[in-house]
Amino acid sequence: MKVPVDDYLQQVLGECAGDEGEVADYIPELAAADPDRLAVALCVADGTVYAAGDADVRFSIQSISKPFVYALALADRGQEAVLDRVGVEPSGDAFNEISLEEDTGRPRNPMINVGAITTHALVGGDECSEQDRCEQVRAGLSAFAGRELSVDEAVFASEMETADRNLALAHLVRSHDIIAGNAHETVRGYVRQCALLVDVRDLAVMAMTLAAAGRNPLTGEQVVPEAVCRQVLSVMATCGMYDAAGDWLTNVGIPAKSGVAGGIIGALPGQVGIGTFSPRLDRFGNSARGVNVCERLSNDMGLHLMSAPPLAVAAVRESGTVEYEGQTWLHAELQGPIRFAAGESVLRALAQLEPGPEPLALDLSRVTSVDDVGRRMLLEGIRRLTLDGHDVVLVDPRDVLPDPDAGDGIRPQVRTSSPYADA
Ligand SMILES: NC(=O)CC[C@H](N)C(=O)O
Repeated sequence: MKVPVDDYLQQVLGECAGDEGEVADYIPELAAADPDRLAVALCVADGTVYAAGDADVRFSIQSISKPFVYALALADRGQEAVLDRVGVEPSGDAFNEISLEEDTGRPRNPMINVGAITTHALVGGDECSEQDRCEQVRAGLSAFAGRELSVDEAVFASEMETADRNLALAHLVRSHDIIAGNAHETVRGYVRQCALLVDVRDLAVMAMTLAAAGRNPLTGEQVVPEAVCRQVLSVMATCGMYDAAGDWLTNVGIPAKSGVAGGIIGALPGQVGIGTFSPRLDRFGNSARGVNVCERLSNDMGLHLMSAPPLAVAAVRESGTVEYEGQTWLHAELQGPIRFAAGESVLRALAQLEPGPEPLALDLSRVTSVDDVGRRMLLEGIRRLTLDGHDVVLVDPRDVLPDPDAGDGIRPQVRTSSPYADA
């Protein structure tokens, strides 16, 4: 059997092939792009990539570099130091607006040019040379893509010829002491960052790396820490599509970023990375057909971030008493992933058990994962049951609750199979 995803993507492209929008022309080299190019790629958690259309065509990453460079700056400097220089509020302005906070002169967010020029300058520290910083940015974005990226020198040179507005923005943030280095060098570095060449497969892998808490699904490399990805995805969700961010979040519901060469990425946490390419832009500067493709994918595949996942009502599969080896056992058999909601229903079920001398088997054989909160809740339940007089036996064949130290010197006995399984 052939996996039907490629055919599906081909069909989506066929149905989204309108001709609305205009190719960006303020960078002369971009005006020469073939307006009819159209491509899409998806990357899933194990690194499998599906693609359709002009998937081999490379184009400059442009503003899609912004979330990744923001991630590098956060990883380098820490959240607080970066927040001191760049805010996280949607600006409601165009991408090249002078959107600075009135009192501090801080750019409103890292997804508009003035904020992105600032985050570029934060990579590698204040003393870093222009070349070193550019190389760190190139290498960092390559780690996200799982492939060595290179600069399109023609696009770089072309944009430098018309970079007056970005130069003005850099001088402005420098006048507020937000960036320390030379404004021209900083803009050159930022424009080089925007001229890195990618295709839709690269974009899908880069997006999936953000969606997978910073681990590149192709190379296995932890590119940035998990907390950095949460910050970056949050800012993409609120500011990634510029002035169309509200429309985008309600219609598509996936953290995203667009670029003027026609690329878009979408990163749905834990599920999928999307890359699209079509050079004609809508009035907000987002790829017109790219937006349509993403809307289709989100609707067809139920990818909207705000669609509620199934409720975790059945975390306790079974609970009650069982006779074994001449004695009565209490048992509770849990299932699925244990996060806050599942943990709460488990604690409520355990609270129904009568205090008493019967041993209690807490069976985690069917539990698929336990996050930090789930772990704290289970251990607190074990502590309270023990203080109530129960002898708790943890059945944990796959070690989903390693080192079960419940505090107060309480440690349940752990077994790798159910004590009453053959009862
Ligand atoms: N929206 C964009 O992609 C803008 C990036 C472009 N390099 C600029 O600074 O103008």
